[in-house]
Amino acid sequence: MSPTKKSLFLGSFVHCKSLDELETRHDAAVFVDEHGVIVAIEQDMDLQRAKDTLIPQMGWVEGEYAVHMAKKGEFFFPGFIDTHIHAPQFPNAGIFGKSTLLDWLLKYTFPMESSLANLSKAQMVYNRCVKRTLSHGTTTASYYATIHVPATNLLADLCLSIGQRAFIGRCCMDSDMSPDTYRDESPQQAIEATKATISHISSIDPSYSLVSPILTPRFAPSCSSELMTSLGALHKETDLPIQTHISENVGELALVKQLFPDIKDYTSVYDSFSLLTRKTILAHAIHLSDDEIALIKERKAKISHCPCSNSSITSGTCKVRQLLDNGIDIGLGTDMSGGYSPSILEALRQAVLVSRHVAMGGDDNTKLSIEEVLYLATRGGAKVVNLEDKIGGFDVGKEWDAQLIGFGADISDEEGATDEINQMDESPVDMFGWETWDDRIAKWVYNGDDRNTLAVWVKGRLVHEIRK
Ligand SMILES: O=c1[nH]c(=O)c2nc[nH]c2[nH]1
Ligand SMILES: [Zn+2]
Repeated sequence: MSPTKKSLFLGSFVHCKSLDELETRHDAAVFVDEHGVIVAIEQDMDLQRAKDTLIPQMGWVEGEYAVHMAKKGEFFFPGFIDTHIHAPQFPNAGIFGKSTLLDWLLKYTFPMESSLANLSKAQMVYNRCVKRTLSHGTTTASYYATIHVPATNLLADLCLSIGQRAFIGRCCMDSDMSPDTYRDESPQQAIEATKATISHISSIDPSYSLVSPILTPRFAPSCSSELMTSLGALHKETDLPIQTHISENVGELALVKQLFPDIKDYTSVYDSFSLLTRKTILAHAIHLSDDEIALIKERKAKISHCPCSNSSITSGTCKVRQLLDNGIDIGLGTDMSGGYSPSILEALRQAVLVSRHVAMGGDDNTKLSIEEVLYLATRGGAKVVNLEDKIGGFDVGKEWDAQLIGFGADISDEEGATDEINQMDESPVDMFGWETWDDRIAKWVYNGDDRNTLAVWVKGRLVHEIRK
């Protein structure tokens, strides 16, 4: 992997301007400095013009900067932001049978997570998880890890060395809903372990420029009131972000009612422990009442929509349009391995399809468009992780977290025609050459995969490239 140096990116660039508008620029140039920050964006540029104009003006010296050119039909797109993913569940991706949340946790999830106490297994699983998600264009991930401090710290080390922007959560779970062999011994021990991971991450990335801790109460049924009170206090003290699950499954709702009979609803449980803040990411949020939606909005908490998981373990259909109409910030999460795929592109198309199922209930307005789901995966996700000033789009001052998307040669191109068979090997999307740019993007969203993610950068550093 190359170190960060100044870079000039040339060609076509696509990003989300707003929730329902994509912006496509051709013959553009993006200049990225040695800190990975976009310092200029220019139109009508090729390499020669850049060398004649901006490069000397900026004092860039030949040999000290790299040039990356998108070929005809290829485009740069902002990196995807996975706002909710479980790294230790990676080996279980695709394994869930007919289970639903509570039996899935006991049968598949806790045994796998518990086994990551073994550091060499954790090293193997986390290394592959980080590399695999990067290869699908995930430049930022909000990770749940396990209860184990050494393995959780290792995940942080790997993200930093491989180069993925990440939030790392040591998983807090001290209630007897979890097996004796896989739970925190006490609220005090859970807090000490959480602080140990915070201190490790502070030692490897003091300004949290790439990797940050995130407070992670697994979900209300896994945590005692004492633990949630202490985590709320720790959030107040440190201002660290928080991630948890909410309102995913009807059995879980009944359990929360039983465990917290005096609290009005699930959202109020987190609120009563000071865990519902503008820095809280709530995964799922499927079965919320109007009062809960109003409280989430009032607290400015964020939602991670996990459509692939919601369908896989039969949790329900999240009403994304209703949440958007209420002005709540929403991003996408794979929730692997509740969701079967590590790919945000897969989450994106599942979000589109689930919204069609919601629409079949009678309201056509609930359908999500391609533009909207791409927004959720980029700028929306950036708001969910409170990094909207740094990532999510191509704007001067933002950091260069990006992916280069390509489809091989268009089949109708003179040269491409002879390469037809090669193209079928390289890309699952057949481009004929007559598609509009909107159509190219739609074909990528519905039929593309990691074979189309030719290269990936985080903070200006090349972190993944398909071998040429
Ligand atoms: O989708 C989920 N994945 C999990 O690991 C989990 N734990 C509690 N609730 C959960 N939901
Ligand atoms: Zn989850």
